[in-house]
Amino acid sequence: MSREKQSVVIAGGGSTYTASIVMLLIENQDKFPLRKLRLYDNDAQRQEPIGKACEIIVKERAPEVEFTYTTDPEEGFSDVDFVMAHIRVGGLPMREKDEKIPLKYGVVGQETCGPGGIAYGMRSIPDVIELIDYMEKYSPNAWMLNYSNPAAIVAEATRRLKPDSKIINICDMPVAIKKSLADILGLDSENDIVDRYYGLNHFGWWTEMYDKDGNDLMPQLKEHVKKYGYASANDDITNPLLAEASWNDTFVKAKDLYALDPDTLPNTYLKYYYYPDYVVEHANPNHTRANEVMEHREKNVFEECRRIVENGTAEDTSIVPGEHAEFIVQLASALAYNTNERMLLIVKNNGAISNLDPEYMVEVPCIVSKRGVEPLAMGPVPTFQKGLIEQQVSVERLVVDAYLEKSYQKLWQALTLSKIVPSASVAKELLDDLIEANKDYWPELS
Ligand SMILES: NC(=O)c1ccc[n+]([C@@H]2O[C@H](COP(=O)([O-])OP(=O)(O)OC[C@H]3O[C@@H](n4cnc5c(N)ncnc54)[C@H](O)[C@@H]3O)[C@@H](O)[C@H]2O)c1
Ligand SMILES: O=P(O)(O)OC[C@H]1O[C@H](O[C@H]2[C@H](O)[C@@H](O)[C@@H](O)O[C@@H]2CO)[C@H](O)[C@@H](O)[C@@H]1O
Ligand SMILES: [Mn+2]
Repeated sequence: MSREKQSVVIAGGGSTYTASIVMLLIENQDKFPLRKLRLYDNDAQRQEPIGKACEIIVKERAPEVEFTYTTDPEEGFSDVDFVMAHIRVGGLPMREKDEKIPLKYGVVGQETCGPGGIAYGMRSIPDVIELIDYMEKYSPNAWMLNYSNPAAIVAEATRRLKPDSKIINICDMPVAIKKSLADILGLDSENDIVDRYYGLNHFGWWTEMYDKDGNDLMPQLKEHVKKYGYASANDDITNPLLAEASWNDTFVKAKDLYALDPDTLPNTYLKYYYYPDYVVEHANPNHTRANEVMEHREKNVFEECRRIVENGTAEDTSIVPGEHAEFIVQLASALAYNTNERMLLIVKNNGAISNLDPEYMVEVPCIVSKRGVEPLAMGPVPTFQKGLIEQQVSVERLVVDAYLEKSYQKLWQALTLSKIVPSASVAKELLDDLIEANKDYWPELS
């Protein structure tokens, strides 16, 4: 069956993830054929090396695809079927501040959790809304698939500000965890695991995992996770993410998350909420994850793109697509070609978790077709998870309130309510520091 060709724009063209998504798109021309592929960024200098390298990749491997890169919204967003968005407002230097400011107060400093995530959310909201405005102006029938973090806060903001927009907010953490679990079980792919999962973004739990024949995988997985977390039992690391010490630690730490509730398997991000003391003790306040990313992923990607441009060929490139790229392209395929695939997505609850407010933005398995996404019923969550979710979702909603009302009070409440901030007084000191650090990005609060 021949598949209709698609036109895609990657917004945040200068992202460290762009080249791997382009590589995957190009390698999948039989499954997801393209007529046009564009990169869009609001920073020409940042985007240029990635744009030039991708131009070579496309020319060598799929010359029939029309490729361009631009900073002009009209050029970027016209005649588009899919917007794949992954912007980072303020870049990695602002991520560094999100991580280091809380650590000054002995509080977890993290990209999407706690005060760092709140600060990042306040920066991301207007720019993601701007991308939706461009999409709706120039390609009103397009879908936006959004990775831009913090996805939970962005999802709550888009629900409120753009309730009718065709945006789906997504996260690759569950896929990365399932990839490890598939390795552990000896399965070919994370797609061989069918799961039941509930929660918020970076804040959820699996209740069931079974294989395509309906066999229960949980007993074997629980035995493994109890001892090794989500890491491999031996040094035979197949998941490239685990070659990084900080990610390997996070995957091993999953065993302590599991210990707290052996009825479920946890999202790795719960470590920041269950064990904030451990996280702070093991953090270096002068060298955080943002520094590691700048020293490794960012440096490597930009060096490789410059090398491709200098050599004029990508024949021997080290750029490879991973599960991050696979997940977003799988979602686009399901929407374009009506595959009715089951995927974990961030959606309006609408009864999927029966004892939570229908308006909450939750992360649950959904069926994806050309009609959009339909969340599956996960039933009620137990008291432990319900208490945690109600607290965390209230933080996310207060951040959006604070953004919309330009309210100092609401943001102070959000920080105070965050499980990893010890008191209202620490929350206030943190808020005043974060306001100063974000003065070029946040609305003025009063
Ligand atoms: N949801 C997920 O699970 C998931 C997974 C991985 C990465 N991410 C997110 O993807 C994003 C990219 O991460 P990265 O490390 O590659 O960041 P990066 O800083 O390398 O790239 C982000 C790009 O966005 C551009 N940008 C910023 N504001 C923009 C705007 N308003 N319009 C257009 N472009 C804009 C920047 O110029 C930059 O080129 C981040 O938000 C990150 O948190 C999410
Ligand atoms: O610290 P970073 O920038 O390496 O990671 C932060 C992101 O972590 C998760 O994404 C992982 C993903 O799970 C994995 O598959 C692979 O693609 O690496 C990513 C990180 O590099 C998380 O889901 C994202 O929301 C974070 O931004
Ligand atoms: Mn994520």
